[in-house]
Amino acid sequence: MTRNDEGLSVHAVSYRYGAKTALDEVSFDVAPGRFAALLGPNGAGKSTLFALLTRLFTTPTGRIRIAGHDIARAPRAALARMGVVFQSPTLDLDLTIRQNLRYFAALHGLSGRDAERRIDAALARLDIAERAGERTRDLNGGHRRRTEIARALVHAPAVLLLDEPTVGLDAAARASITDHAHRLCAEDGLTVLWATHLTDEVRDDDRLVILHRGQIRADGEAGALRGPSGLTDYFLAETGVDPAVPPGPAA
Ligand SMILES: Nc1ncnc2c1ncn2[C@@H]1O[C@H](COP(=O)(O)OP(=O)(O)OP(=O)(O)O)[C@@H](O)[C@H]1O
Repeated sequence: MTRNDEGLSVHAVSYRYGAKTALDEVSFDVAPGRFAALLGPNGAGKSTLFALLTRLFTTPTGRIRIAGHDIARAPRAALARMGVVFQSPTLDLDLTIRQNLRYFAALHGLSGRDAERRIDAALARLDIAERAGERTRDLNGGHRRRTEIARALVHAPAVLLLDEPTVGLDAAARASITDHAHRLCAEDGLTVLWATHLTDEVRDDDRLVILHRGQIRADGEAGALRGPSGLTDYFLAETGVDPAVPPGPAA
């Protein structure tokens, strides 16, 4: 195994906001090419963990490795191998889909034919190639999210992080985005970390990491962990929190 085949590794990571402990000795690994769901109720610490994974915050303790690169010791190499879709949308709504991706490509030092080739491939991957010339303001929420995922792929990351990417989407758009992310693992070998508070976004063969009050409560294959009672009951038993009800078709 080469260093770049290491996927994602989080080891003994803690973080405090003043007296409030948001993460307490969090450790888990995601093997290359695996889809891992990071499931936790509101306030579990998911966004704090994402801030540490993307180096918005630096952790005073523990170690994070992205595709074999330690994020504290080799931040540029680690960030170059990482694609991120943040919880709050970050598209420029006055630009077209292609312009948004082109701008991002330029930030990564990509331009000209190489950039256009990568952009075309990313748009095709998310099934939005035919809409590349449309202003993102005119897209629905699902297509905006797909645009953000395509943008996160332009620099060919090994690890893709998505922080509650389906928030605010209707059921059909949620299913489509979840399916696209799984295909990126199965067909392209990406390592995906998918933060959610919705149990129905987790599939039986996903790796499941349950985070609650800053601590890992469960870690394993979702189907094996949940047993016959189903993931919703399992989650309730592990956390004491009723999982959020997903939005219906009219949401
Ligand atoms: N700036 C802050 N100052 C103090 N406490 C904070 C701050 N940001 C988050 N927290 C607390 O840290 C804990 C973890 O928050 P975090 O936002 O990481 O959780 P989360 O799982 O992402 O929840 P959500 O889904 O609501 O975003 C919570 O108890 C939260 O209240």
